[in-house]
Amino acid sequence: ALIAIAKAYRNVRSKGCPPGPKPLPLLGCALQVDATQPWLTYTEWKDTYGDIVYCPTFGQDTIVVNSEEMAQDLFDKRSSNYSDRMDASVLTDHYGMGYHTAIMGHNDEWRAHRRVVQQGLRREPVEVYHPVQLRRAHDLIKRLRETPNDYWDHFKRFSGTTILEVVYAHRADENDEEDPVLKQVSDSNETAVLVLAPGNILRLSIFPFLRMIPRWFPGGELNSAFSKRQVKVMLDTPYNELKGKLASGNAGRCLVADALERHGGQIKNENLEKTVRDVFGTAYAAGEETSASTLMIFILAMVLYPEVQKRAQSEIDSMVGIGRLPNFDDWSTLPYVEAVFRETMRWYPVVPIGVPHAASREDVYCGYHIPKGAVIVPNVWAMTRNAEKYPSPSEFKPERFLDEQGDLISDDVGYIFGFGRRICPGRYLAKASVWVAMACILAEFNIEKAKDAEGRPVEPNPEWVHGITSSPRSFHCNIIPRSL
Ligand code: HEM
Repeated sequence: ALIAIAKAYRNVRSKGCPPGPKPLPLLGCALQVDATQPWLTYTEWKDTYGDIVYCPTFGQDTIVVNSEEMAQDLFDKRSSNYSDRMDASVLTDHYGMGYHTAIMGHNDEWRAHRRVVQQGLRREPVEVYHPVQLRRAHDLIKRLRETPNDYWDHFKRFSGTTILEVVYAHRADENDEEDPVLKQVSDSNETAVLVLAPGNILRLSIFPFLRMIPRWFPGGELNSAFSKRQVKVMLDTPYNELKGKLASGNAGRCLVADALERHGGQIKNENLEKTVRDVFGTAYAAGEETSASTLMIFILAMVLYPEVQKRAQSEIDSMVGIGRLPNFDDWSTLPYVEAVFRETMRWYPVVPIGVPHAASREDVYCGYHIPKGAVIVPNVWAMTRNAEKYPSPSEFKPERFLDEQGDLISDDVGYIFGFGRRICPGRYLAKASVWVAMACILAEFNIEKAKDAEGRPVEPNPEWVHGITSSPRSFHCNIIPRSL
């Protein structure tokens, strides 16, 4: 408690830091921030304090960056100082989260992770898996035809089965509803997603008793013993299955097998297995919900902007033709569909405050003091709301990504995948999965407002879930085959 008080007073007195709201002792600015959607408060602060805002929280120096240029200055140009993460020892020590690349500090273990994950997920090698992504997209279309109202489950299955096959060569049976590996990994990942929600590191560090609340008791969802068991299941189940297949010589091509072979001579054996297992466990955790959430945003946009949907469908009809679904060879011939994809990522970024970085050393930026250990939050939401770059930013307008000739402009909204050395290594895989799913859905279905008993259209009225990702989980809409 004394350390926390001392830290809190130090924050109050912090001199030379960027402007920001007046912090209270101990709490800092915690009470002034929207607890579930902090990006909204941070974006409001932009008008009062500017693009860089100092807002210590529970004794943790915190700096919010509201502009893309400043984020690039810090995370890209000064990456040697701004690639660290905040201390997450409460998660690594008690929740079994030590495996997770995204919460590791800027240290040798993280470097080994990046080396392994980046080589497998670079733009070109990842194209080998396009056929898997296409097959999974066809399975998604089949499921949407059968039970269109279960679209969230289908999107999660699409992204989960794609990652399991690309990473572990686990081919979930298209006809098996309850693929046991998929089920175990996906259920376990739900716990990880919950524990990693923004604010939990600080919450659990300040109130350690939260991790001891039994699962059956209200508030027990952060129980650490349960989480540890779930993490182990998530990491071991697909990995051990693949090892068995490798031993018997009947594993297909996948990222884990490639990595074990490629790095066999470079990383000491005892470390190699752990690194590969952990890195690709992170890939599932980081990729499943983010990709599925992006598809939810896409569906919501199509319900609300039918004219956009029509234009995208007529581009597909004229370039791909009727009678077959789009594939990756069509990508470059469908600029409007690509613009819809970029606008989906911009309109509601699924990770609205990215994953905060931390400063390894103190620094001076734009004349402001940046304390050592400060958490730097890239407020991606504010970047997508930049009205100079994106006029009428809350409207869904794919045209903003096209020039007068109808060609794509250079802005591909890359910042939604983060910055600098920490940029999302799964972005090429994620983009291809989401694009092919979107293009196939547009080719196959009309997405419309639901109708009430009298046939009048019903507003979608989405219910948003804000955790590690932010997306609408249920809303009224009809997904109807175009051929009907
Ligand atoms: C639409 C889908 C996705 C979005 C929006 C997304 C976004 C992000 C963001 C914002 C970060 C933090 C970057 C930073 O710290 O600056 C991140 C990190 C990461 N992502 Fe993704 N991601 C997606 C899909 C994926 C997929 C499919 C994979 C793997 C197959 C993946 C693997 C990772 C990993 C391993 C990290 C940690 C990087 C590090 O800390 O060094 N992501 N992602």
